[in-house]
Amino acid sequence: MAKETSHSILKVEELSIGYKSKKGDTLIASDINFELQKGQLIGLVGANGIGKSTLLRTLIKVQPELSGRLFLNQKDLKSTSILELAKQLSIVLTEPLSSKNLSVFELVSLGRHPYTNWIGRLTEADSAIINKALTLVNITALKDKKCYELSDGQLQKVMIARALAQDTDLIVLDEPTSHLDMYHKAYILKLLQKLTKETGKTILFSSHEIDLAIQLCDTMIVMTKDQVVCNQPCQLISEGIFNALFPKDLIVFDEKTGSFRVTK
Ligand SMILES: Nc1ncnc2c1ncn2[C@@H]1O[C@H](COP(=O)(O)OP(=O)(O)OP(=O)(O)O)[C@@H](O)[C@H]1O
Repeated sequence: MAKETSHSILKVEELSIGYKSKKGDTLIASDINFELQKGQLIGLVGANGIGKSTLLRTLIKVQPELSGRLFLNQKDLKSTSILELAKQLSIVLTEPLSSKNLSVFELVSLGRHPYTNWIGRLTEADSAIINKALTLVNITALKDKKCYELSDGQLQKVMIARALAQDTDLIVLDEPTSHLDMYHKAYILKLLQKLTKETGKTILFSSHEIDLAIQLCDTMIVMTKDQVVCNQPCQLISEGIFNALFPKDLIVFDEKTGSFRVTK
């Protein structure tokens, strides 16, 4: 009999996110339920301070949930060890890079860390995976450059290549388009879309580029002050979800063009 396969990579049930302190819990968002499918590009959007980074940090087990359940590849995240997690999930955060002295190849090779021995010796197979990651992101020509010699756009591609070298089913990026110009914002998100198609990996990213995310994502998670909704962009538009993102005194969402415009 054929083995049953699931297309779910990350499942979130009745999740509440926030911060615990001695004075009590600070709730940021609750009643969060969604299931992300393999091979998809998923954009997480919402206003400043709504809780996107808090949600991402909870999903990647950097901060504990207040309540609820999280499943990565059908396994409860609570019982997934750090090493197991590193083989299933890679992360690209916005913090400035502390190791800019490394060459591009060396930085991308850090992605192999969960698989190498304790001195980090690369096998031929590791090197092949690193070179493939460089090719997929189109930065092979940069491989011997030092990271401090790179522009923000180039550095972002290097960080994406490092995540690809980690060879995980799920890649999570927190605001991969911040600091980039309009062209490079579109370039990076289009690159992420291409990578989902070419590698079958699932890529979840947070962004303020809502218009671009609507055009490029298979699925979007939208955080408003009342709810967290997950659906295809066209469904979210027809449900009027984007209208609830911001106060209407300055910008409104135009359903026909699928983008925001400034009110006259
Ligand atoms: N360590 C912390 N302790 C308590 N509250 C925090 C902590 N970090 C963030 N917050 C609060 O959590 C809320 C959500 O912040 P978060 O950074 O997740 O939002 P965001 O949607 O990612 O914002 P932005 O788009 O501006 O980056 C904010 O009100 C913030 O002040």
